[in-house]
Amino acid sequence: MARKKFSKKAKVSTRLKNKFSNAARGVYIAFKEESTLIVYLIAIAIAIGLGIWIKLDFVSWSIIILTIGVLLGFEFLNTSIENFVDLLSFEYNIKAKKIKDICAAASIINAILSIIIGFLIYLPPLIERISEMIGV
Ligand SMILES: Nc1ncnc2c1ncn2[C@@H]1O[C@H](COP(=O)(O)OP(=O)(O)OP(=O)(O)O)[C@@H](O)[C@H]1O
Repeated sequence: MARKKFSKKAKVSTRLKNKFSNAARGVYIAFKEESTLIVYLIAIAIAIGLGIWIKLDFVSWSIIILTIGVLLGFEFLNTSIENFVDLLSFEYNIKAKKIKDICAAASIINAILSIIIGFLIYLPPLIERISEMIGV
């Protein structure tokens, strides 16, 4: 019984390890294929640095982390859908065009909304911090 339990435990840990290694491979492929993700990564690094500098509060960090998650998650899904479409039809296909154009629209809307959230969260404390620095 104890042996069975141990092997079951081992299986769970192997499955978990596989899940992470599959996901890591997915991250690598997505970054290799989708140049937008590199731009997002740079923007995220700047946003985190700026957030630390202006000392964002707990709620603001939570919103920013959620926004980053949605932004990256969606871009990964978008890359995966594009690959799936290419798998189904690499030739010119009006349905493939529609699917990819809708994905592009969703991606742009997601990016624009993230920028708006960024402005709403960063602007007031940023103005305050700069005012403090220049003594206004
Ligand atoms: N098989 C296809 N048939 C018809 N139109 C296509 C097809 N594949 C792509 N397109 C058109 O070309 C556009 C760009 O396609 P592509 O696959 O380069 O998209 P993309 O990968 O979204 O670009 P990016 O890598 O910058 O995100 C699509 O939005 C679509 O309008």
